[in-house]
Amino acid sequence: MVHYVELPDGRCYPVVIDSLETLPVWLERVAVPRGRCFLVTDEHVAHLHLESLQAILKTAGWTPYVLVLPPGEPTKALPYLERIYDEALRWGIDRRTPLLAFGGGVIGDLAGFAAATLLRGLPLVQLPTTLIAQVDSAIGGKTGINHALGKNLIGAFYQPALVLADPSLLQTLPEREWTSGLAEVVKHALIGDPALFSLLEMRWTDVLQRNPSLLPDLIARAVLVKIRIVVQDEREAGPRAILNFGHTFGHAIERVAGYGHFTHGEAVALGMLAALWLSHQRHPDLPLTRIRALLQRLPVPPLPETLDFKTLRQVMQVDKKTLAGQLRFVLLRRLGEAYLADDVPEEALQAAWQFACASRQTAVAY
Ligand SMILES: O=C(O)C(=O)C[C@@H](O)[C@H](O)[C@H](O)COP(=O)(O)O
Repeated sequence: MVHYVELPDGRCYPVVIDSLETLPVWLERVAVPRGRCFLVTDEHVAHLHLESLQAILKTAGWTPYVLVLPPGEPTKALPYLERIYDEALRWGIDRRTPLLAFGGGVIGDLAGFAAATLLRGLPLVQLPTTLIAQVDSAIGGKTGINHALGKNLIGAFYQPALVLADPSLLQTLPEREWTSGLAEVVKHALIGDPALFSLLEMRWTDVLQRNPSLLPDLIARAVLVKIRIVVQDEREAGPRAILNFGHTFGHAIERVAGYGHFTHGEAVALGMLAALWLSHQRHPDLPLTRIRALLQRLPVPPLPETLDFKTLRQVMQVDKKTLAGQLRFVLLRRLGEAYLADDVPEEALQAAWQFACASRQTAVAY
């Protein structure tokens, strides 16, 4: 299965949902000249899948240089970016050497930023290995690293030449990484695809069990929502920000709970509950009970005591979407349609948070 990201200025690249075996063919199709390639991955992915990827590349006549970095969010930082620069330059890359990012969101964002800046731009190939990366972070060109003051504060918009997502790689994902990715799939359904929402409702057990016959379609539907939004607004001047549904609370929850307590998707799942309540205040026809029921099926660990509304509210103020001190929220008008709102009343925020907390307390383990 393949979908294309077609940007208004004519740039275009494929998002392929297929086996890694097809990589050499796709590299040829996107006109990346065969020869040497620089491959960045992390220890977890290397342990599970590096041998097979190297065999695929070598059999097809490629010479990969492999850099294996530690797994986890702390790797998305300046010292590891420097490490990529050092090894790539010492090895002798040139402007045609493709950089292959083989991993989840951390590797994709970090290696993507390295590709954007090394020699002012190398061909970037995203080979996402987590659900969150396959449906979201590998597509659309957001690359970057974290700063002590916040996540993704240093980066660039840099589109890949190719995204190849192999659904079979998802079978080895740890459980929490899987459900974290599912939160972004639910997000894409809510902001852009009511049919995907119904599919999730009907086949939730299969979804949780990663039924291999369901995965390509699930990924493809979520990918299409992402592509539709990115092509309208590559650099997030406006509508692209709806991909941040659930993130105004979500980013703050991640930070206040302490990075690592919740996965990104778990924090976004909580944030979506709060955003759902705010949306329902304005649009009473929104099927609140139905949406809440699906969000409650996403497993989220118990909320820590430190996660009080006052602290959360302070941290929300430094959200990247805040303009002139005014918080911005993504709200749902109806199932499958979202918009940006700058005028959410202050009093509503605490009630929204209480709704999210109460919804978690009454959530039944699925
Ligand atoms: O691609 C986008 O645009 C997104 O906002 C996708 C988000 O789901 C994702 O969490 C993204 O990493 C957020 O990045 P940010 O730098 O805008 O916080």
